[in-house]
Amino acid sequence: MSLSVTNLTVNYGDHTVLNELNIEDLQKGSFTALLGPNAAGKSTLFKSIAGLIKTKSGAVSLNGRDLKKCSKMERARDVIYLPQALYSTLALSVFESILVSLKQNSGWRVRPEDIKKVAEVLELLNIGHLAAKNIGELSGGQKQLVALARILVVKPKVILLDEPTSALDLHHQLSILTVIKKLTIEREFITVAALHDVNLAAKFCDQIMLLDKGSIQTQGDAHNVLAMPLLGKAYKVQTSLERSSSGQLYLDAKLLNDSAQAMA
Ligand SMILES: Nc1ncnc2c1ncn2[C@@H]1O[C@H](COP(=O)(O)OP(=O)(O)OP(=O)(O)O)[C@@H](O)[C@H]1O
Repeated sequence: MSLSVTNLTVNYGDHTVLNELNIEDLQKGSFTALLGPNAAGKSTLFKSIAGLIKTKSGAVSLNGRDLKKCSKMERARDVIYLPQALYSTLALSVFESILVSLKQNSGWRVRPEDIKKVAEVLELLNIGHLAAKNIGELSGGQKQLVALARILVVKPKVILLDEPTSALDLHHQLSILTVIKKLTIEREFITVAALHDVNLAAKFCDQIMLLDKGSIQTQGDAHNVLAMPLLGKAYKVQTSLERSSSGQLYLDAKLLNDSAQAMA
């Protein structure tokens, strides 16, 4: 199974955000980081792949099949997008919220195996103690874990994670990315995560894609992409790549000048 994107163009009014963008085959069991500066279009790309916004032209294909030809329900089941803004379904408990996610595309009759699946995912993410809490009572990081549980419980083919660690402390960033990587391999997901932490991307992802100026500027293994001058160019910083004594890649960055730069 593989996911590819061909000549994708997306506009908001007369603002072209993605312009003839291409992604080479992402294979099942692979974990890819999507890097790119603020407002580069990472969320727009995810929403386009998930079929949540209108695209001007181009195709998103899963196993060579254009996803436009799938039913809405089939696409929603196979391609799951975890948005950056965390939802808060105030009236539901964590357990109920995960159960609703499991059942929403497969009929509403709750069977004993459904309860077991919810319990398994709670355990997997170490959030069993939150099961009876209302979503509205959770911290930002806890909500992020529950949002992830809602995805993992349905076992999709493609998982698109929009900054999945943005609300998490260091321990949870590492543990969640470890779980995502492990499940990606075991369940043969095609996983793509937009990450702002370049070093986390290098540590966990099989490959990195850099989105800038409306298209994927480069796609390849972490070492090759992080070593490219165009990474620093995209972020308007000066970079230097190092390797720690344990073999881990580490990208150091500093501003081109000493003054802080406003967001373009
Ligand atoms: N619904 C919308 N209507 C109009 N413009 C939009 C809309 N959504 C996004 N944009 C614009 O499209 C561009 C890309 O936004 P997008 O959210 O995809 O970027 P991003 O790379 O995910 O950003 P960030 O890293 O800051 O989250 C931005 O200039 C943004 O203002």
